[in-house]
Amino acid sequence: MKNPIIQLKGLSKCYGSLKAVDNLNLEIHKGEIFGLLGPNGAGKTTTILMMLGLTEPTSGTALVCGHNATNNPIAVKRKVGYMPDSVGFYDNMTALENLEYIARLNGIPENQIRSRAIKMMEQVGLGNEMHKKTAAYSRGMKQRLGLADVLIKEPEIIILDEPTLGIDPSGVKDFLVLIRQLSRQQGLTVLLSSHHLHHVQQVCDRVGIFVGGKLLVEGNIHTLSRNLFNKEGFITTVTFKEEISQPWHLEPELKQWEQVDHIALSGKTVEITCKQDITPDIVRFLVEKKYDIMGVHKKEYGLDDIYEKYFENSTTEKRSNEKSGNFFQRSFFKKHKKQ
Ligand SMILES: Nc1ncnc2c1ncn2[C@@H]1O[C@H](COP(=O)(O)OP(=O)(O)OP(=O)(O)O)[C@@H](O)[C@H]1O
Repeated sequence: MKNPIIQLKGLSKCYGSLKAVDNLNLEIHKGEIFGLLGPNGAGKTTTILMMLGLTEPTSGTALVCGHNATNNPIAVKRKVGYMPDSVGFYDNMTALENLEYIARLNGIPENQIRSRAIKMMEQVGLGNEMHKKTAAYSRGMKQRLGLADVLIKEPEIIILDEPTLGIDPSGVKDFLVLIRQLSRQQGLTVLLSSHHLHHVQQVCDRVGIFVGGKLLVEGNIHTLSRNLFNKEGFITTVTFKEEISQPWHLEPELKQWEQVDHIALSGKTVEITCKQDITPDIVRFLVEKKYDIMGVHKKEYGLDDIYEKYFENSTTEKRSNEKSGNFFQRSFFKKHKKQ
């Protein structure tokens, strides 16, 4: 088993009587893209700050690249790049000049600064825009430049806080592809904190869901969904060309199948809930019975469903602010709509 590049052991942080982070145990391996998820106040930022050695844990340890972040924050800082949700630049300087300035602050030798900065600008897709003043940069371009700022010191880990906030959909897609490329090509470990579940789902190998300072669950989306929704069964929906007349004469026969739990009819569609995924058997059966099939859909559970499921049992207060307003409005709306 490989050694984890980040190892959090019994990590807790209290502010007075508030447990912002509560006995967190987590291991992240080299080259992984890990998503930190959770509502406002769940403890994500506090965890990140402890990993960076910027705030001291009340108890427990954060080992990052083999260094104790509390005792040796400087060593950690050399290996970890942190991109906050909003990155500031000197507007009157070009993007390249801004990056060279950051390179200098990071102690990169003077004779390497220019070549490294240019290489980095090309890597983040700003090769043709590097001589533009950052005042003329869009939000998406600024995020890319922020990434270049973080990468210029050649870190082993990058931590990105809400990296896709305020970028348009095509910009988000390009940015996430870039993150994935960097991680896969260079073995870069990425920790990404976000409220945008679809973005996280697109790019992360594993996610951790935080609520009220506790890590409720961690794993890859496929495993989480299988563990959570196994008992709900596998749902196959078939749409026919013609409306099904009720009672449906095939229903008694299908109900005899050992794997079939439930059948629901509506207009031209039939929804069959099974213990296992037997979609091919269902389709074969219906074709043999001379039904014209227009569509077959197998229900897949995504991160939205997983997240919402955890919230069903959570007493965490749902607050809405500018940063996560969209997510909570969506989550809250969906839940109330169901009732
Ligand atoms: N310096 C501080 N003093 C007192 N309480 C704090 C301090 N920093 C954070 N907290 C509290 O600790 C809890 C966790 O906050 P934290 O910022 O880690 O959450 P978060 O998950 O990052 O939230 P967000 O998504 O809004 O960034 C919150 O209740 C917050 O109010």
